[in-house]
Amino acid sequence: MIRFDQVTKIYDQNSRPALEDISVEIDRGDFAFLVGSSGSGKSTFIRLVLKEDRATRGAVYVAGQNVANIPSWRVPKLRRGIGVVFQDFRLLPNKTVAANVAFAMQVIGKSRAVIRETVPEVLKTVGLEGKDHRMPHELSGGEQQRVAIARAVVNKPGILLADEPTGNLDPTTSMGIMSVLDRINQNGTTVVMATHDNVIVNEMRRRVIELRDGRLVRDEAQGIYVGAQDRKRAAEPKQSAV
Ligand SMILES: Nc1ncnc2c1ncn2[C@@H]1O[C@H](COP(=O)(O)OP(=O)(O)OP(=O)(O)O)[C@@H](O)[C@H]1O
Repeated sequence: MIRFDQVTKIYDQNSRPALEDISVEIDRGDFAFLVGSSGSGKSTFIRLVLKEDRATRGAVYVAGQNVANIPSWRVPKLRRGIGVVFQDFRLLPNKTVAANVAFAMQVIGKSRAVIRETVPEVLKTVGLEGKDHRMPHELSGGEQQRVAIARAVVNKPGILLADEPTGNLDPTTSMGIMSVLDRINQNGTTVVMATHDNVIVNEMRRRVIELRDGRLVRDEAQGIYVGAQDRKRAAEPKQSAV
């Protein structure tokens, strides 16, 4: 679904690459965490998937297509297949919950009948049943993030990218958001979530892709563990399943 083939991204020739020689493959239906400290390259990874930036070397494939070969007039179509959620929600403050979600359908020309039918369904999926007519400022942070998720998935994208979606939320509210993302993933959407939050990562037990200074240092799916403790773990013989 998403494939990075030896991807390097250099913004500035005088600093280290934001991403360096990253090869990673995230299959359809996967749920993967993208972790790493500030500046490790997580947002750059997300921007390359969305073709908001271009790789300096290597290739990024989304749904089998090398994004470098997608002409600019077709980029909106690429992005329509990818829902995005951010730490700061980014809701339209003067529109109701339902109107925020409906707006994402209106801009791609969905009919009023389809919108009227779909919006309540997706609000139910994210646990906001009955809150259709609230304004964003009348909602808690967790509820606002649920609206943002509803808006990101209402057009049924194959991929959901979440960049620190729980960064502004307390631990309990964050776990609520994680169960929403989990449900969306169970429905077949590939989810990639960038996060600093180790508690969530440990709790969810999903694939972890870790970047450090732009390099891939951990990906269980590829058996990559770089770092003193992890090197030891990788070297241990695997127990055979009996
Ligand atoms: N537009 C840009 N121009 C120049 N350098 C950039 C640009 N965007 C990011 N960088 C640099 O690339 C590196 C990776 O940044 P990136 O934003 O991808 O990290 P991140 O892991 O998402 O960090 P955070 O968790 O703080 O959001 C950093 O050194 C950053 O300063």
